Amino acid sequence: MARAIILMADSLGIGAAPDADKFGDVGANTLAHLLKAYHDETGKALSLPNLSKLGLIDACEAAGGETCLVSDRQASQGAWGYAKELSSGKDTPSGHWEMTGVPVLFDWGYFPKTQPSFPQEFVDEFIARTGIPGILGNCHASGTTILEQLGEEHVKSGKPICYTSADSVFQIAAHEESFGLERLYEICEIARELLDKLNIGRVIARPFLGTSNADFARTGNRRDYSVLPPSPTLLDVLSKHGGEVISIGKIADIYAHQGITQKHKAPGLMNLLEKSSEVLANAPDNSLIFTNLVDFDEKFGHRRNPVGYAKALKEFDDYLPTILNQLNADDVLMITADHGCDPTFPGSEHTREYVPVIAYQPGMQNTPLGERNSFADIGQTLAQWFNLPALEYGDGFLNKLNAPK
Ligand SMILES: O=P(O)(O)O[C@H]1O[C@H](CO)[C@@H](O)[C@H]1O
Ligand SMILES: [Mn+2]
Ligand SMILES: [Mn+2]
Repeated sequence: MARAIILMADSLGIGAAPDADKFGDVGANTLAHLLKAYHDETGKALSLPNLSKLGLIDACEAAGGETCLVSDRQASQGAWGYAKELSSGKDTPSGHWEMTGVPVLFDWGYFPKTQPSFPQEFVDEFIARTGIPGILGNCHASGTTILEQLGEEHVKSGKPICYTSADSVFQIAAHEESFGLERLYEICEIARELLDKLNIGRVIARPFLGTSNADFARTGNRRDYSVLPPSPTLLDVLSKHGGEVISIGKIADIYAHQGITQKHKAPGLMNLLEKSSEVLANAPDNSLIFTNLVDFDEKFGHRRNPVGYAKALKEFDDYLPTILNQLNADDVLMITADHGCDPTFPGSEHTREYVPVIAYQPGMQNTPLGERNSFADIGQTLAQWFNLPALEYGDGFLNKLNAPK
């Protein structure tokens, strides 16, 4: 009865990667720094008994070389290590695709940090194809700050707010009611078509609600339009061999809906965890349940809110026993991340970091996995777990686990 569940903690990096200098990210450490910030602000260490039991804190200290300020720390009983990234970028699709065996070795297209950021030819074509009266923004920005600056003008003018970041993204913010949610999705699809030739990884719909610059807030109706992964991922291989690949949260969007057999969405961290548990209770043999926990990144990492991040991590820790108690002898739980987003670092972008590689089976002993050369080691291990043909990338560590019967 081989099943696997990946809880993908979006942005939970555990120390600057060896190539962090190329990204201006030397010194970043999402987990260690949010723990320190929480300790500084509250005067006490964050209690993480379950994540420490799985080896997360040992992995962070080994990868980042910084002491983690946690309380109720338990001795590790899981397989734990830390992986660096082969992919050229530190974005969400690169991290996810790599952990399923497909590193992104080519360079994405990026928009320059100038204003305007977007090529005029593209803007003209976008306006002509969509019939919108123009665009606002046309710059690098934080998605919440730009709503405070341009939200009212958007509602008055009907011009969507278009912005980007250090990632290969074209984001469109528009008011769900005055502009219309479906209309926003339609113009995103047109942008997606036009931006293929510029090699842009994702177009993202960023709908929001509210009445003034003071209270505009993004809704849960975000939608990502990704290009296709460049070659088949673990998800494609498993589903082709008759397995179930169950997406929870934005996983399906990140993989451009390729190789997915079931999709579930749920708003917010707790709902995503509860949905994962509900799905795990009923998942058949040969199922991969793959959950993206986006709040860590979107609500706290990019927003540079380390204390909020710490509290969310505590909620995750508190919920973990529910999932651990559901695991059968031939189930494996993996916990990892797709990049860092150190909430104490300058700016609001991702940070190039090691990610945790945690694998846990009931009754396991402490099993150090050391430094891994690619996130793809996760995908390769799962290919072994499900008895699939080997993936092109990744060094599997099934020999450190009890293979399913
Ligand atoms: O500031 P917001 O809109 O959250 O943008 C963030 O979200 C994008 C996609 O994850 C990233 O590229 C980052 O810039
Ligand atoms: Mn991410
Ligand atoms: Mn992000």
